[in-house]
Amino acid sequence: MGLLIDGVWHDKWYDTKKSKGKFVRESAAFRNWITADGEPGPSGRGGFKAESGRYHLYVSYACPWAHRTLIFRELKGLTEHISVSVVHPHMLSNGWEFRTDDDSYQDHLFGSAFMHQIYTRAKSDYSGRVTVPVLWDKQTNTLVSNESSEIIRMLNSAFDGVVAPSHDFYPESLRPQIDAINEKVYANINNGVYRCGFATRQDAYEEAFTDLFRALDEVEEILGKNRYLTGSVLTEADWRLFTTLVRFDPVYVGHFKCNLRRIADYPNLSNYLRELYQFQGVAATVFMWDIKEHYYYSHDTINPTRVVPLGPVLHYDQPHDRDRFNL
Ligand SMILES: N[C@@H](CCC(=O)N[C@@H](CS)C(=O)NCC(=O)O)C(=O)O
Repeated sequence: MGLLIDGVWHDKWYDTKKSKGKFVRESAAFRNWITADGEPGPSGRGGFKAESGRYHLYVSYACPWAHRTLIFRELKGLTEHISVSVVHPHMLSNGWEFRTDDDSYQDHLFGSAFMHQIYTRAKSDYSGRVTVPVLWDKQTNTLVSNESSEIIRMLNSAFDGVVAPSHDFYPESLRPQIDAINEKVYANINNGVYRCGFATRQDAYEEAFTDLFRALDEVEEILGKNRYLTGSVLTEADWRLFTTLVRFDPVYVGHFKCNLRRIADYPNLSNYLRELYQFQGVAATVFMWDIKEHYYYSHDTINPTRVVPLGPVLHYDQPHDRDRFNL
């Protein structure tokens, strides 16, 4: 674990001293947008037109933020149009790395050893964390975006002229509701589990823990009334929640001390999780070995022995009851 300072790698864990033991996530630095015509998007510069074969995603199968982008690539029919490289789940002193001796974890574009080399390739004096996902432009050889919430918006609509337009996960009419629930879910659940796990003081952990379970209780209630977070239509808000839920019982309960309840203990959340897991194409984006191996092996301030637990048994492919909303 570390970061780049003026283009040079430094092996350093998160500094929580200045924030009183609280984990504060850094904002992503590369914020350009792929658009249908190459005009600039809501931030950054233009020149990134949606084209088949032009873009590449760097992901970790372990990472919930990267997982969002893999789900959108799959659901929007973009697997033939956007290529992917996957980093190895062990994120150690060099940060995310590739394995030249293992076909599954190669940098297919440059054969790099480390993910930080992709960042310095785009900006030789880059300072900041080296995170996944990364959306790379093979034509201009640069990093388009390293912000998953924006990458999924691009994948949702920018390629409608490249592939046949399909289900819109960010429909105009639901945007206010989607934005509102995203904000809550991000702060208290998606990032909330990290705020629990990376807290270095009891009070910081307890605050994050309280926020997390309050938000999960709220979502449980919503899902008792609606099939999906914003009503009867499946949206990006659901996929953003899904990638945290699928990691919750196998990792966050134990490793991040999010142990008031498991998702399996919530009737609505657990059935909803199963429905999303069983959605066409989604189970194939869930790599449980990478997920468990990454967290338990990489965070040596939390689990210095690197022993990875064998359980729990998961029931994501069991029948769910969510069709009750359509009867
Ligand atoms: N805002 C980013 C966050 C991505 C992120 O933090 N990814 C984690 C992996 S789950 C990472 O690469 N962490 C490495 C680090 O912080 O050094 C996004 O949503 O795309």
